Amino acid sequence: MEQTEVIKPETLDDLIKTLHKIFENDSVNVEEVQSIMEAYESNPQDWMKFAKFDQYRYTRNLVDEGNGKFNLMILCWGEGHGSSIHDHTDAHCFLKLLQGQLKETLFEWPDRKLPAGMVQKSQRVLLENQCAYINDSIGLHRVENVSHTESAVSLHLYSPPFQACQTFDQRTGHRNAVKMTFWSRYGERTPYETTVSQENN
Ligand SMILES: N[C@@H](CS(=O)O)C(=O)O
Ligand SMILES: [Fe+2]
Repeated sequence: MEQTEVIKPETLDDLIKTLHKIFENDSVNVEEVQSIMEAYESNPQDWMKFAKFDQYRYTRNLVDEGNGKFNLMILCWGEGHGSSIHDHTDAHCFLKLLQGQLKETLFEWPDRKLPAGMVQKSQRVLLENQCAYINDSIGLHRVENVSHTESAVSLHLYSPPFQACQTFDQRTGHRNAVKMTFWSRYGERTPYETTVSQENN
């Protein structure tokens, strides 16, 4: 599939406009999306209004609904915040660091009785402006802000959008379906949503 040359988006709004264009096609060119997200150089002035933190867990803040083709959101991770091990409901999942660092631990899918618990495949630390990619055929992951002194902010694109995923118990591989909600939408707090769901962390 041809890839249009990567014109560096100067602002988050430019990036969103470019993503809308790229997603007009039905098939997703993973390399193209990853390189355009990586090409955007994070500027807190672009995204501060979406970056809302909670004392106890990471927050998910909706930025754009991608004409129904994708959800773009900003996740805010206080020191020590992390997700459970989870899947991505057969969607493409792009994760770009806007500030700080995140540790990603990749796991195999649990497919048999696991006396020793789920199998860890790899670990990596994602750095500012880096864009990672995962989908269910690559595996499951846990994402954590392991810093004791720095918060982290990440930009996530999911295509197609999804509102639920499965979390997995690392010791047993036992899975639970969880609803995923937003702490805020377009910069406005959504109090009713976050009191209901179990969230993914
Ligand atoms: N996929 C997770 C975030 S992560 O960094 O794995 C979520 O959407 O909440
Ligand atoms: Fe994830």
